[in-house]
Amino acid sequence: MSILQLGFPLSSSSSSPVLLGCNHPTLKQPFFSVSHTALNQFKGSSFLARKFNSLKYPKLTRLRITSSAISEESSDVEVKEKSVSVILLAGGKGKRMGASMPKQYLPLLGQPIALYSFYTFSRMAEVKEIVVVCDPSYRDIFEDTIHKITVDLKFALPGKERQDSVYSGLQEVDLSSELLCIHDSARPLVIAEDVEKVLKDGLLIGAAVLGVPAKATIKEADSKSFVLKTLDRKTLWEMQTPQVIKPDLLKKGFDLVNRENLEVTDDVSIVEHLKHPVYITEGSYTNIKVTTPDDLLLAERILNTASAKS
Ligand SMILES: C[C@](O)(CO)[C@H](O)COP(=O)(O)OP(=O)(O)OC[C@H]1O[C@@H](n2ccc(N)nc2=O)[C@H](O)[C@@H]1O
Repeated sequence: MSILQLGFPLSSSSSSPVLLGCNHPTLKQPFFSVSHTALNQFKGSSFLARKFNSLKYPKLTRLRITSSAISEESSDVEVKEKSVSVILLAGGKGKRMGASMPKQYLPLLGQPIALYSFYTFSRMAEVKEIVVVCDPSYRDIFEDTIHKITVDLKFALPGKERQDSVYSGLQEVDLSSELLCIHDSARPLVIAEDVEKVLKDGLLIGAAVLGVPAKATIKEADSKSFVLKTLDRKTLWEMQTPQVIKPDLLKKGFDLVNRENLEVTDDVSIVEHLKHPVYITEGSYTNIKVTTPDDLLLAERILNTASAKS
């Protein structure tokens, strides 16, 4: 799980919320919406922009940010058909699951976990190709679907760490793709509606990630488990996948990360190192990452509940 903290600039000359570490000169307007009892009735982004600029900084710190403000702008954005390359990460060993095979191939209601999101992406008009990063011994799981899908299927070898697998997948991607959509196959329950939203935001901003506001109180601790400080929950988001990035931006980010030997646990962090803005598209709490056996039970429950409703 990655948690991202948002912050506000301390300067009184600007009251727009920003991503920590991001200072992109071309983004002059705030690109987050704000839910606040006093502001809830005003959803228009230009109104909000003016309102932001007239507010004093201390008031802003009490606002809960939700990531739908660019929805007006991103609703005008059209992600073209067959313009997206998906990098589906299925190269991990899944040691925390304690199973005899990597967790992404365990059956979830009778189907390998990795095939859930694979089918979700394969049905989307925007998707041109899926590059599956996996050990060659598991390729047949995906190859067996070939008569059911209309996207190109490619494979890449996994690397030691997740970021190495992303880099490996990047080498196989069609260079004409407008967007890369990187997804953990261990997140089987992602829904197409959320993918559509994050693709649009990614096209508009250059990099976007699905996330949900943190529900728990999160504390920072030292190596001996003593609390150093309590983080401000209003600014904390739990990161999910897909993470959507323009190919050139990811390539530039990898140049920097590889040159400086930086470790990252998610993909947009690579872009954050370039100081390029990253937008958080509000997703769904049900897009869980299956990591331990209890997650598998929860995923089954979510699927059963969804099928009972439909
Ligand atoms: C990106 C986030 O989902 C955002 O919360 C997390 O930070 C990912 O955290 P993580 O500990 O790397 O999660 P894991 O479940 O171990 O791995 C995520 C996905 O990457 C794949 N994976 C992992 C390691 C590796 N060398 N190659 C891979 O392809 C796994 O198969 C899995 O589908």
